[in-house]
Amino acid sequence: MIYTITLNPTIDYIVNVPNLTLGKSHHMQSELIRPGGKGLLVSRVLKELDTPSIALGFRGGFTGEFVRDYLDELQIINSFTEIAERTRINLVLKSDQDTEISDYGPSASEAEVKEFMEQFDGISPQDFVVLSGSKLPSMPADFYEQLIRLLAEEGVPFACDITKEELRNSLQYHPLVVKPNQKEVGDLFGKKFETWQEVVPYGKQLLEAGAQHAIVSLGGDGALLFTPREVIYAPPVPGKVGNPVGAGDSMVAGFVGTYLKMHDPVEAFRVAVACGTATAFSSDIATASEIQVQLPRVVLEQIE
Ligand SMILES: Nc1ncnc2c1ncn2[C@@H]1O[C@H](COP(=O)(O)OP(=O)(O)OP(=O)(O)O)[C@@H](O)[C@H]1O
Ligand SMILES: O=P(O)(O)OC[C@@]1(O)O[C@H](CO)[C@@H](O)[C@@H]1O
Repeated sequence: MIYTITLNPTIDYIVNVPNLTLGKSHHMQSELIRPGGKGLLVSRVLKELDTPSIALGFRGGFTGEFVRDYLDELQIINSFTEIAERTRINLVLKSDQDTEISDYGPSASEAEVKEFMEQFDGISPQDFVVLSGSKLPSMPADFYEQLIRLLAEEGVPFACDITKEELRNSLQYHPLVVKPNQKEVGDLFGKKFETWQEVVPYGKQLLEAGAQHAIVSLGGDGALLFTPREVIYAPPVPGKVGNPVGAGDSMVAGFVGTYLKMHDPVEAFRVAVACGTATAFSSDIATASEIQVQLPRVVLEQIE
């Protein structure tokens, strides 16, 4: 079974406000209220790819109930550990430029974290774990590493979409794939990239440090895949952008879901790009039919 972990889920409140001007009153043109958090969005896209998963993490308060009810309605198996504090709400203001205002999220007590950890007692090498997004502010800096070490000791394969030191520390445990975006690779190596070409040597370093594969998503510039044999560039598929929040999570779902069936990183990347593109062009998370529309439009160029 694939488990997705969203330690710090959200309710994403995504509002469209044309010509937003700070200090003025506006009416919104449209809104989307949906559970978010990276792992949970991975589970949604896996479902569209006909791949079951179980969504885990922490949830609390009325917002946490909304997360559970929404996932139940989508028939995504979920077993979030209930906490006393309230699940966060993240605001995305879509206008000429998109603006995100993220909450740090709630704290979890030691007993709540223990209850969460107990869910991994029977985990086996036949399972797969996707770890994505921020941790709860109450958690120690090495929480992800502790979790990943536990998985590695049990021989459980995993993928992660985490950042900075957490990403760096995960690499020694050989994740199947890591998926930073261009800025996150820059943050990791203390660089500011002007062009995607400058990212290539640093993508390779993710493999040298232990990752089996790396995808670097480049937003409107496309995506890069690094395997032990090749570097592949997927130029952006042309189209009208709707709501790109979750496009990166869609890539993770596309890669993991396909790789676990076909064991072919290039085909998995093709599906990953189709999923990311379909979500970027959609108003919410891509549906199966939206992904199918994008699949034949994906172009892959081997650059090394
Ligand atoms: N404007 C766009 N045009 C075409 N494709 C896009 C666009 N934006 C995103 N994509 C596709 O989606 C993929 C993932 O996007 P992006 O790099 O923005 O992910 P991200 O930063 O991880 O986003 P998030 O954290 O919201 O999931 C890109 O690699 C690309 O394939
Ligand atoms: O604060 P984190 O956990 O890093 O990211 C949270 C978040 O931005 O990620 C998703 C998009 O990838 C959204 O649903 C959610 O608001």
